[in-house]
Amino acid sequence: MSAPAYKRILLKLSGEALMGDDAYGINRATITRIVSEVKEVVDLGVQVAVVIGGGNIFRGVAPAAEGMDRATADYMGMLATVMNAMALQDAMKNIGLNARVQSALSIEQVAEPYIRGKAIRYLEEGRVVIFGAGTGNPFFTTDTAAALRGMEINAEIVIKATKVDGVYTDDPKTNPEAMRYKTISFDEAITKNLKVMDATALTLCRDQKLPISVFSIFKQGALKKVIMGEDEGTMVLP
Ligand SMILES: Nc1ncnc2c1ncn2[C@@H]1O[C@H](COP(=O)(O)OP(=O)(O)O)[C@@H](O)[C@H]1O
Ligand SMILES: O=c1ccn([C@@H]2O[C@H](COP(=O)(O)OP(=O)(O)O)[C@@H](O)[C@H]2O)c(=O)[nH]1
Repeated sequence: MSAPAYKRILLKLSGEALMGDDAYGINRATITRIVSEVKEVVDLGVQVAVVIGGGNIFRGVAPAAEGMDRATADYMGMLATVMNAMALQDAMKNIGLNARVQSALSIEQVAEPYIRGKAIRYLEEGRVVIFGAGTGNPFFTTDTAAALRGMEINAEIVIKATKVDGVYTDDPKTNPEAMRYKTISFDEAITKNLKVMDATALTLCRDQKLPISVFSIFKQGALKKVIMGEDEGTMVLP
């Protein structure tokens, strides 16, 4: 059997991916399936750190957030990611995966603070580390948090699990003619404003030469294929 292409990865899970077919919140069957796919790659010996989004919960409160001060809304969004991180940790525990949550905002009764050295140690011990609260700063996204934490923990790749199966020439949700790239350079993704990841995240990864893989969370077995270096989704490369 061939070996995984990566030893350490940073997996960005979209909050909305946890909704399944629900309107918002966390869908039990969906989260269980996602963690079992993560377990498959952990069982291959891959060290996995996760940055989780918050769109599934924040969308539910979005009407209330309308007209709100942006920074306040962003802090609420970050707290939503902490809830997802806890749900993810719990779901991992249920299938025998040992996971730790670290939060970029201090809420020590709930989660330990982000400490880089400790996160790396956990990874070396074979535990999954889930980073909650994004970067801890308003006006950023969890995609940027994924790029940042990916660099900090020396991940070999940032893998974005999202609602579409790669980077397209245009938004495939609105343009049925859009074509998927197998690979694309950072410069092209940034200048063409392809949206699948925000420009701050793309620029950070470009400058540190940290590749990004974009694949669909809805496609069973896709994560493992990416890990095995097989052709799946889109690779964004320097
Ligand atoms: N060029 C493109 N290629 C792929 N997806 C795109 C593109 N432009 C816009 N999108 C949209 O970007 C979405 C993924 O980005 P985002 O909303 O940041 O996801 P996430 O919640 O997973 O972080 C997709 O659902 C897709 O509809
Ligand atoms: O470093 C960060 C990360 C996230 N957020 C807030 O948290 C929300 C949830 O994150 P995101 O939208 O990236 O989640 P996803 O789309 O992946 O579910 C964002 O909309 C922001 O309001 C933030 O302010 N700073």
